[in-house]
Amino acid sequence: MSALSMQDTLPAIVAAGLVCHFVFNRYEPDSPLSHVGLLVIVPSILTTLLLPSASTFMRAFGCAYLLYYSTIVLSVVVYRLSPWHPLARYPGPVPCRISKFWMAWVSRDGKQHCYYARLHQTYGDVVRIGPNELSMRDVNAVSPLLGANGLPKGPHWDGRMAEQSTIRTLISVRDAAEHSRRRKPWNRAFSSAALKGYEEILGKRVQQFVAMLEQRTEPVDLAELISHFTFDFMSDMAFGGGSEMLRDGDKDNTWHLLESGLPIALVLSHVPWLGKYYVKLPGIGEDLKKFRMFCQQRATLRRSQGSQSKDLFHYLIDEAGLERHSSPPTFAEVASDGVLAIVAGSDTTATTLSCLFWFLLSNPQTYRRLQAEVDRFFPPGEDLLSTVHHPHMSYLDAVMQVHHNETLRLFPPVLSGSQRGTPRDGDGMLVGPYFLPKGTSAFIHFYSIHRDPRNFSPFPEAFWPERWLPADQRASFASSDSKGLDKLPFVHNTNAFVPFSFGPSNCVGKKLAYLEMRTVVCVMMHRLNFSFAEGYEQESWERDLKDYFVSTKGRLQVVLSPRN
Ligand code: HEM
Repeated sequence: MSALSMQDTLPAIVAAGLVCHFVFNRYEPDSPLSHVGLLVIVPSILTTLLLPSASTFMRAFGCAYLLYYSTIVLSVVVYRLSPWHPLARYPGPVPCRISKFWMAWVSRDGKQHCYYARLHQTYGDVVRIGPNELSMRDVNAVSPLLGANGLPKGPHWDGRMAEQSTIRTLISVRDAAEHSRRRKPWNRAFSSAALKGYEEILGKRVQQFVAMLEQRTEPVDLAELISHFTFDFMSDMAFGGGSEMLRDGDKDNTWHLLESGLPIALVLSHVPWLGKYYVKLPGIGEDLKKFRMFCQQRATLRRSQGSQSKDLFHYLIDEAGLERHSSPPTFAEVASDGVLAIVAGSDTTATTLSCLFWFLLSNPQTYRRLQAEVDRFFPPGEDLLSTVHHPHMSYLDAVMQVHHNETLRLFPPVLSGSQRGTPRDGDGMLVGPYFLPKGTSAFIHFYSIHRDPRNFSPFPEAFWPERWLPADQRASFASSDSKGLDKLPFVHNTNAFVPFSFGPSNCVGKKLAYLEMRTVVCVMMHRLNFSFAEGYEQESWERDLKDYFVSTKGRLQVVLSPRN
């Protein structure tokens, strides 16, 4: 058989490149073995075909690899920008349509929520933010995407949680049936009866927190201290204790370690297949592993001690044996979900509480009104921790709720929403007015939908808690900078308020979050006065708030003084 000439071989390399693109596009192989096969072994074989007609091995090697890879890249780019791509009808910037590496790059500074918001302003309600991904700002898509008949969790969890190949935490379970099995004990853990049982655990931490604040005479970073409070409380809930940040500070650097892992987790969520390689790098994820190990030990201890009180662990491990005859959660699942409880439950409430205090201190009139309300309903001698009065205090409840809601509207801790995805082997799905072909990911962009004047008007970008009150109370609350308010069209679409997401996979801890935030704010406002520390740059707060799926925050320098 005569050797192949250069002219014969080059088209074969191009053809092989096109086939490789086809295989990636059709089957999305993500195992390292298939990557090696398609991206190393195939071009190596092509190199040997070229050898007889190339003068040196290096020439044959360079030519085969260059042509093979150029064909793949060109074919991918042309296809993704072409009118034949299934998402071609949706507008979006060229780099987004070509590769998710673009979003991985854009999001590295923690400002992806602002980038998405700008894209929506330019391109409209649905934007193609990846080759196979859409961001949505349309209230009509909320229920179809996230609701009972909506889509399961999307592939970004495969990258974020790449190290959890066997046991996944609830939030990252992509199979709908498995998710619903895992969610059962969580739902029970946040029933009204269960919540009542948590008040004592919460009360102790609130007392400790506020007593500690009362001792602080120098300016403090309130955001950091709030984080310590929420972390200790969630550790009590998840594993019956084990964290004493309020007492000792973050001496093991745990909070910092958890936050420092967020930027890379976000990058991996944009390019999930990279996660498989990232976790194999030596030394990677050691801190997180240590934290998980610590939680595992706490879970083992907590299980051996049995139920001291009906905390979250009690329900997650099903100590009452209610799931005995069906499919009780395994210990590994419970330990993993305990980690989730601490991470998901402490970070989000800490961000909301810190943002609330920033808003209150930036709006002194609102601050005074809220404090007056708290004083009115909690006269001297009243048990500040008691929630028994809450149902009868509709006004206080409304006021507390509206402040939290307005904070969550402007700064939802999960700023860019939680991804969903159509299965790769289905027919695609209609999401409201939009068709999502198979293998498409999508999310509702919380930050944009919450600030859309079609949903909240007037002042969609301003902190105006009164918008949540009934019309008669709203008028009496109208502040001086909202003169002529009654003449402005009022829009208040609560269907577009989704900081806890929506549907069967929404935030299961929502009721606990409100209980915790309401209780601690009441006690803080009652017992202390707050003001910005001298020299604190107020604008830095918004600037330093970063979107890494959950948010990280900067410093909130505050001076505290006990009230008599
Ligand atoms: C202001 C406070 C909070 C906010 C804004 C918030 C927001 C969210 C969001 C947006 C999700 C994603 C839901 C989805 O994928 O559609 C979520 C999930 C979750 N949150 Fe929260 N959260 C908060 C507090 C808490 C607390 C206190 C807990 C207590 C343990 C908690 C536990 C969870 C869990 C377990 C999930 C996973 C739910 C699932 O996949 O079924 N969260 N949260």
